Amino acid sequence: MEKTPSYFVTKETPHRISAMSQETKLIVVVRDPVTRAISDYTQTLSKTPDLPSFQDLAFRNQTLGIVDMSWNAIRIGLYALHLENWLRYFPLTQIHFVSGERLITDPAEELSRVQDFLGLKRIVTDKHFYFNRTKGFPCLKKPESSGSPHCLGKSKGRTHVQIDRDAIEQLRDFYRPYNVKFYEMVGHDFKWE
Ligand SMILES: Nc1ncnc2c1ncn2[C@@H]1O[C@H](COP(=O)(O)OS(=O)(=O)O)[C@@H](OP(=O)(O)O)[C@H]1O
Repeated sequence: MEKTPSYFVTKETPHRISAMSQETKLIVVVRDPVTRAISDYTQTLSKTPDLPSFQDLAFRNQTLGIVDMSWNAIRIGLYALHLENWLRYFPLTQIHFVSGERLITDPAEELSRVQDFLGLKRIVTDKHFYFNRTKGFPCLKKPESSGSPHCLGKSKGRTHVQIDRDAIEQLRDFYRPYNVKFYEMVGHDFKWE
């Protein structure tokens, strides 16, 4: 499997994929864009420790609440804008949005929806998952490959960098209209507040 958020936000990707096959079914995992941005920053910081602070990157002017939309960690979360580009090439019925939050709290239910979307039998169910307290995330009871329980690696589910409440509120205000537009476009309220 090959997956990256870059596909969703790269302008040329929908055209390229539709040129391969217009029947392609597309799956996009979306989560609260504010948490997503912090997660993105946390991941980059782990590879580049002398990175400027999150606030320095996220705002062009924090006092005035001006967000830097060109910073990738911010730009990726503008889901409505990216979806508009995809809808020029694919009907909404061919795109399935997985809730990143529910993928953690109820992975079996989210995967039922994915299996239904793909027209597959519901083979993956809650029998396949358990909640690993040490990891703090659901893990597979018995993956096909090994037969022993398996959690995702250390780079998935990291403790996020602490960001002050004001910055978070400013980002929530910034994303709200884009989130509302996204909910309207997909006909589902992801309740990111
Ligand atoms: N079961 C399980 N275990 C661990 N992590 C889980 C799980 N399910 C979902 N997640 C969330 O997945 C986030 C990383 O997603 P991705 O690997 O798709 O991100 S990316 O491709 O690197 O952008 C990762 O983000 P962070 O928590 O910010 O690290 C997790 O929140």
